[in-house]
Amino acid sequence: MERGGRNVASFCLERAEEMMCLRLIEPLGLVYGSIAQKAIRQGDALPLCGGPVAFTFARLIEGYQTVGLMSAHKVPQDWASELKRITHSVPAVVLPEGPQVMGILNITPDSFSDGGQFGDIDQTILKAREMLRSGATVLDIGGESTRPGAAIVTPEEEWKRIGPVLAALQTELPDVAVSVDTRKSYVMKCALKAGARIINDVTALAHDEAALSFLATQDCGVVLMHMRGTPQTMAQHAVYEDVSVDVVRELAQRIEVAEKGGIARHRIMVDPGFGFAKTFEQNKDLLRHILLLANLGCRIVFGVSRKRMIGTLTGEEIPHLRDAGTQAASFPAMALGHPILRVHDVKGMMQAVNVWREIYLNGKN
Ligand SMILES: Nc1nc2c(c(=O)[nH]1)N=C(COP(=O)(O)OP(=O)(O)O)CN2
Ligand SMILES: Nc1ccc(C(=O)O)cc1
Repeated sequence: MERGGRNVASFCLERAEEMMCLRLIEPLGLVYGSIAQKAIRQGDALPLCGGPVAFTFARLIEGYQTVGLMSAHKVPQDWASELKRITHSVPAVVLPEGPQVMGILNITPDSFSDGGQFGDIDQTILKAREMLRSGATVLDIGGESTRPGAAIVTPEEEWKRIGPVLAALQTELPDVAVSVDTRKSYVMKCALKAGARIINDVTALAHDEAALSFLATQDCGVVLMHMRGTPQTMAQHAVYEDVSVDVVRELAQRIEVAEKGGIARHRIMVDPGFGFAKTFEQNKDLLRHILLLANLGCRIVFGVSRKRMIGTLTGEEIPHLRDAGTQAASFPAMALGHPILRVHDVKGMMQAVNVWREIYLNGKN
């Protein structure tokens, strides 16, 4: 009953615990650029998600308890597998490496910030061109608002909104990577057939049971976003023991379901789902501990653009005037290796990314 010197039962328990992320490491004390390289060489820092940023401190979490706070190089040997998860690089999934900006194109009458543009394909293509010119490397097209309390849209209606835009994009901008924001297998099928490369599901494939088996037969990227309940009911599910720990563990469960269902890990990206089944305080808490997501070993999609939390943080009532707040709130995610920043204002976010990159990564000392 021994396996690698260990009892099979204890091996299975460890494996189950590992998959459920019962033990987590929060990387702290970040260092950047050439200092990060030197600190790693000296053994004083470890690469975060394969680098280029490194961390010098670590908080060890078991269950909900902090069981250690120490220098990164002092993390005990029996935490080696958790340490490996946060230091290894993550699969790029379809897109270029490094921080990428994903432009939001909502083809809906009722999206909270950019709704009301559906029907005007020329306008949408102009907007897409502008986003690409500004530096977006992927566009996320949505045909159903998932804001709290949004109206439900049938799959056919949703595809009627998205289809013509996707077709026009394929004709006019054939090289652009397109992601389709949908939780419905019918729309996923139509979208992949029409050339989409990524499916972005805000329910992490929990809404439509045909979605997982269908995506298992494809080779597109898949974004698993965290939420609870539905856009109509999510507010009542915003109860957590520790929101960032719970979000990481619930995403770990969705990754496991996806992998068991046949979607290889190298196709999966994850997203903590800001504003979905989270209160203002929980959104802030999640942002403060965003680096915990490194425990999932997947590329992160990060979406705070113009959301209510930015409105509450800044006192700005009007969503399209929340871009500066959006950029500031996106900074903590930049260290996560190759984050994908999902935003309405691509130009502004690209400026923020370029400033961050130049200050933190390209310095000589
Ligand atoms: N992966 C991911 N997908 C999302 C996310 C998000 O944070 N991450 N936020 C959304 C809400 O923003 P949007 O501007 O699309 O608003 P709407 O739901 O009103 O259309 C919709 N889709
Ligand atoms: N779909 C969503 C749209 C907006 C928000 C938010 O503003 O928090 C959350 C979800």
